[in-house]
Amino acid sequence: MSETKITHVAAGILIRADGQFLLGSRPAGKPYAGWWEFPGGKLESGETALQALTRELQEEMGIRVTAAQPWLVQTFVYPHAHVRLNFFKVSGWEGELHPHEGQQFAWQTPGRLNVEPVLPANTPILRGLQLPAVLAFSNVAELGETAWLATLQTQLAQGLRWLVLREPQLDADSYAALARQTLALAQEHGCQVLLHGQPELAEVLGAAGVHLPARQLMQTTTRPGGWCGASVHNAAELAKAAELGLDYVVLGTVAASQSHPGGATLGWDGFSALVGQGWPFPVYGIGGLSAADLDAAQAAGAQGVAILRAAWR
Ligand SMILES: Nc1nc2c([nH]c(=O)n2[C@H]2C[C@H](O)[C@@H](COP(=O)(O)OP(=O)(O)OP(=O)(O)O)O2)c(=O)[nH]1
Ligand SMILES: [Mg+2]
Repeated sequence: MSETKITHVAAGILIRADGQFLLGSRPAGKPYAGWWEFPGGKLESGETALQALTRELQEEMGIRVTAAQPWLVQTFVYPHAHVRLNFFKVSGWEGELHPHEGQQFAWQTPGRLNVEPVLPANTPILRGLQLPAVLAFSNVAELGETAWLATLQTQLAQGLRWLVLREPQLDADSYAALARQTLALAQEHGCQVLLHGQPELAEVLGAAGVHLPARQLMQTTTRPGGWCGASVHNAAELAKAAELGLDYVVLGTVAASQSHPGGATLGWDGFSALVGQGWPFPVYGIGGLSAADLDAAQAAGAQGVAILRAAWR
């Protein structure tokens, strides 16, 4: 069999200060005409993805990109091409948007699109856009249930919208009881709760989804329904998460933490090298981190930070 030719593409997710992002409709005469996409196009020979992005956005919509961060990388097999898509978050540009190719533009709210259909390769990208910069993990083990539930209420009132309920020290019954209580509080605030490693319980209780520990990830053959993320430590586990089509991963340990003192750490350099391989889901740093590490995390290519102890102070 001949080697498949891969078409490299760069696409830009323009994000406004209010959190809305831009979709454009594909012009007539192209494959998937009329479908919605992120503005962009194919790399020309010798171009980097960022150079192609800058050129395409100038050509297609007349803007000058001033700030763009590489984000997700998705590969997809269409009947017309086998594509590798480099998605950038574009946070700065100059000039008004002009539809130079007769396309339409539509500003969209993550999770609440009002245009369709979107190119099929973009499904994980649209899911990734809904995820927060800071992902909180519960810490009942240390705080005790009463104190943790009280802190949870405060955090919910202050805007906590995503939570992983990870309490491996609890037996199955105690965990299920805690999950019920947590969900009752969280649902009042529209907070998505991911249960730890129990897809059936998540479904029964109506949780948003599940977070898989690395060992369970490696044994999973079918992606659980709803939101699904995992803990990973290396390239093999990242690849497995990609193969299953997960929504996010937490990668660590970045720095020594109280729960894993003296253990092996990746540091931001090791973290950055793994993230830089390009994944179709956001990657959070975990291990000894707090919200104060957000800038360092994002500079290393992370979506943000997963925090345990520091989430409940
Ligand atoms: N621009 C863009 N292309 C995407 C996205 N998602 C996705 O699967 N693709 C696919 C569709 C196409 O097969 C390929 C991009 O090719 P294109 O036709 O837009 O390329 P181009 O702008 O350079 O156009 P042309 O010069 O070939 O006419 O990537 C997306 O969000 N944005
Ligand atoms: Mg294009």
